Amino acid sequence: MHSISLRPFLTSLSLHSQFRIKQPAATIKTWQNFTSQNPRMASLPAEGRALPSKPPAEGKTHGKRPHHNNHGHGRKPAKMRKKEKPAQEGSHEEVLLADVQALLAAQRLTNDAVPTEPKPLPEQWSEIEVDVVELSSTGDGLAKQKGSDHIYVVPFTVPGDTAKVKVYRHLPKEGYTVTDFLSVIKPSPLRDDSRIQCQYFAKCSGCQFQMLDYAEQLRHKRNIVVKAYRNFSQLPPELVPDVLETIGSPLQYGYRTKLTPHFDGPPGQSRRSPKTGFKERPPIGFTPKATRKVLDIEDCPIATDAVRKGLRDERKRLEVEFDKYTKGATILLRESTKRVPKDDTTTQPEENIPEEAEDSIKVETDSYTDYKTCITDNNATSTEYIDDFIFTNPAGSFFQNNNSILPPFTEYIRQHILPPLSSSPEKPIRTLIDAYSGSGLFTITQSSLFPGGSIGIDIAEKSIAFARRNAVLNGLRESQCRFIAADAPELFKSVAAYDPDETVVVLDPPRKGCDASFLAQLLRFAPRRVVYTGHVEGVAVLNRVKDI
Ligand SMILES: C[S@@+](CC[C@H](N)C(=O)[O-])C[C@H]1O[C@@H](n2cnc3c(N)ncnc32)[C@H](O)[C@@H]1O
Repeated sequence: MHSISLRPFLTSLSLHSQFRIKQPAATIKTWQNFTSQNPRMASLPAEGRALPSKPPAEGKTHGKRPHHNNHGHGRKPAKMRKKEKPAQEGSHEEVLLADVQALLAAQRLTNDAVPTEPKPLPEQWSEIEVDVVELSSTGDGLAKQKGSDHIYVVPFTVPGDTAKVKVYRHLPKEGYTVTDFLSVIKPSPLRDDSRIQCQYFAKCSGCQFQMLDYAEQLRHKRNIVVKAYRNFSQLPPELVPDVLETIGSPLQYGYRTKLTPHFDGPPGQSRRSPKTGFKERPPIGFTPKATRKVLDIEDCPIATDAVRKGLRDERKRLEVEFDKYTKGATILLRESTKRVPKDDTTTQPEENIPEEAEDSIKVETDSYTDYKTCITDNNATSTEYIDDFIFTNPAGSFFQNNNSILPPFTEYIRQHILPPLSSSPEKPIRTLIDAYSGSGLFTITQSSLFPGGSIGIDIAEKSIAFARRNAVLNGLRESQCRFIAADAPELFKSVAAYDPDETVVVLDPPRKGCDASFLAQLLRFAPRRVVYTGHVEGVAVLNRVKDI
């Protein structure tokens, strides 16, 4: 058995952990939860960045540029610009920088024989032509100008594209230049723009890969994980586990059960000026790539039909009610399902039709009818089904956004959460700890495998209240499934009686990952197995987490 350390790695999977494990991770499975779009979409509405169409007046600060939080903001006053900080651990910039550095290093190797004079860089705001050579893990194309090895970061492009771009900012220390995509001059063989189903593609910052074949998107996703190990794990290559093929989402469009479009406050309003209100409906949508001004979005084809209808309805409502608002707002659009079984013989079919039927999207199967509606109230309760499991949630709280992938995803975990029988002559695993459990997705869907019971912990009291309710709705007793509302490190007080050799820990932390105190205690507890799910993009099954 090997003893290896997994340094903070898999940045794109939010795996920020310092594990020392006796066996290498068995496998890493990646999931294409988000198809052609970027997970930052919609959930982080204010993540736009400012690129003024012409250079801004000196001293004016423009909004954020999401990909380069310290380097890439819109122009900042000279004083602020001097204080550029290094990319934060786990940040988008750190991932981009690792890819840029790897590409620069590969170029240096091939160019060693023919040293060339570095060419002066093009002026800011100038328009240039570049050839895209690689796709970064951030989804941006990495490109070069003919006759130069300098790297340009170009959104909405794929390897093989020749694109016209506008130079936005040089980052000489990092060795690359950030640009804005203007147009494709010569398309890559990988590109087929007839695949693009959204009229806002390459304007809205949500989706990145609609021009790519889905199989290619899945390969890219796998490569993100491969590179995450290479760039961040600090493992010797022989200890890097196999990264399996990515399992695709059953739906590539029409899958997203939650959107949060937003609108800005009335134009010209500042914090100190009197609240004036809107004179007409403001643009409602998402932040585009190239400016901070909200892009008015009429439709979003990656959302489910119910959510798309919700967007249309909310836009219509705001046509009339815009004057009720004096500042900007974020609108919640969350799908909810009312399921009516077809074999209910106790009532007449028409009695089973729910109130909301008229306003809902009806989905028929052999055994039930689902009536899907869109909730806009954060405090209302949404209902989702995963196979025959039912989950209720506060509509504004976290729940996985791609319902279509949850049946195969939870089934995959069921198939792999326990070690293969042949490899476990030791005690059987009996208990499950679901850290960061939310409303109980893993605690409940995996519960049948754990005769010693499952325990879920989450800091959000509301989610835990719903987790308890969900356990009951799914016919589970407290001895089978219990929940604690607390900070994750508190968990270890409640599981002192658990035998670590008989325990699996599922980790599904928020984007920033597990904190140091949690990880230290996890290492001390040393469960037999850990299943790490990072942003539902990857599942890592690790054996034998042990302290050093
Ligand atoms: C990515 S969600 C996963 C939820 C759940 N596993 C699911 O799939 O529905 C992360 C969860 O971590 C919770 N969380 C964030 N910080 C936490 C902390 N310090 N301790 C415990 N839970 C925390 C959030 O409330 C959220 O429910």
